[in-house]
Amino acid sequence: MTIDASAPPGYRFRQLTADDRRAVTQIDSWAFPTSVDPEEIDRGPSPLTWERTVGVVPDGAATPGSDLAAMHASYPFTRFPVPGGTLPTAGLTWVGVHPQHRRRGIASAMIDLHLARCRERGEPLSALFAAEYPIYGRFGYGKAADDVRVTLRRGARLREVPGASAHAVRIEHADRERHAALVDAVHRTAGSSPGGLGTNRPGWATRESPELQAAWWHDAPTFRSGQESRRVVVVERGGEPRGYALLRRKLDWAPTGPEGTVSVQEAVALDAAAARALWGVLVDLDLMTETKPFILAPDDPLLSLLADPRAVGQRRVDNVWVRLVDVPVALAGRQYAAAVDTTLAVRDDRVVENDGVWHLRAAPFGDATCVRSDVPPSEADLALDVRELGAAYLGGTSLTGLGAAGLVDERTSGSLAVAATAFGWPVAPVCSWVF
Ligand SMILES: CC(=O)SCCNC(=O)CCNC(=O)[C@H](O)C(C)(C)COP(=O)(O)OP(=O)(O)OC[C@H]1O[C@@H](n2cnc3c(N)ncnc32)[C@H](O)[C@@H]1OP(=O)(O)O
Repeated sequence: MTIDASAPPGYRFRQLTADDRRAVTQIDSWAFPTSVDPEEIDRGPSPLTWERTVGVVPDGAATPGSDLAAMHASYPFTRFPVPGGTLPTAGLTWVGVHPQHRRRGIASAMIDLHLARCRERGEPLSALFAAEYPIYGRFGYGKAADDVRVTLRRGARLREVPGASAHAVRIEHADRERHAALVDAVHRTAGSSPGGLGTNRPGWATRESPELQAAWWHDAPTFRSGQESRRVVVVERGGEPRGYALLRRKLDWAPTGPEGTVSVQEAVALDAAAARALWGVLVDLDLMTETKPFILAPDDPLLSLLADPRAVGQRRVDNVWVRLVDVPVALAGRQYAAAVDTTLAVRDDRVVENDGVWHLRAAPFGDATCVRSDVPPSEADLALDVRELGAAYLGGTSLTGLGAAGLVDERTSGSLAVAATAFGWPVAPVCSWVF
């Protein structure tokens, strides 16, 4: 893989390897302050895929690599779920610049290198979780999904679902050898056919690489913030796992009695009865007063099963962001929820190959094609920035909503409503874990 993008004056890029682990921990804790001892961090597995990890070194650094000014990396998602399919996607991550070197264009140069490498590797998409909301729009990433955060009181009432009580429940220490295959299988099935619908959930990335797997199951006491070690709840029917939750409890004592919190890292169920069985356990653990799921899809069954959804204080938070790195491959690589035959004038000032007019044609839930069009940009049906295309790409952000905000320009009357319907998707996009 080449590094031909240029770093800002006074800096150069450096491909990092496993030997740079210490320098990576140091620059990462400059960017993301932590009280955890670097040696403790380095004792655990790194989630990084080293050939996708690049440092920035100041000119004149004593030992190249030991004195990083910045770094970034990406996770390999070979099967990132997009509406009706999967595409190779680079999960941009660990973007960090030392505070002394910030606002000199280092992050911008790193993103340009990242996008160039995505194209070299044939990855038409990049996705990320944004540390701060305002950072990534300028680089062509659009907020493509939301998730919902709630706090459930002990005993929160849930509607009944036939068959829920037929599940057996196991509550155990979470253990990679014992539970990884089960967790991965249920997670994958839930993403490819949520609720048995047969229509996939866009954005539902799996922890594909061995490095991500190792890091996911690492459970060192230093990282627990006073909580217990990780536990798993498995609900089974007929001896088959139908759902799981990974969680930690923390018990505090108030003068009035116990005040425990259940932090649910990930809860996944394959159908409504399994979801009801799982959440029934999670909201009724002894000595616990509240249960906090981490990430819920906006259409997670829990939100419909709650007798009083208002009582759980719902908050919507940005989830996955998406950047189209190769517009025609990305647009032809997903399905559409309605027939569409339209021209899109796309503006992209970072990846010039994307800039121009594209002719998109698709049958409902079928094949799509996207080719460059001779139509001048001023005569395309719709005009938008690549950032807005990224926002709409997974089907979770309405093109009409973006149009109402003046971010999509409808030049052929009626074309926006048709495109917005086609770009939508029956299942809300979400990623169940932060990468
Ligand atoms: C996918 C992920 O990894 S998310 C993690 C992102 N990392 C962090 O939040 C860690 C702490 N922050 C940092 O390390 C750095 O401040 C970074 C990476 C956010 C930015 O790095 P820099 O090298 O300072 O960015 P750079 O100089 O290229 O700035 C480019 C532009 O983005 C803007 N920008 C940079 N950071 C921010 C921010 N946090 N909020 C708003 N605007 C920002 C700059 O003002 C600049 O704008 P301009 O072009 O109009 O002048």
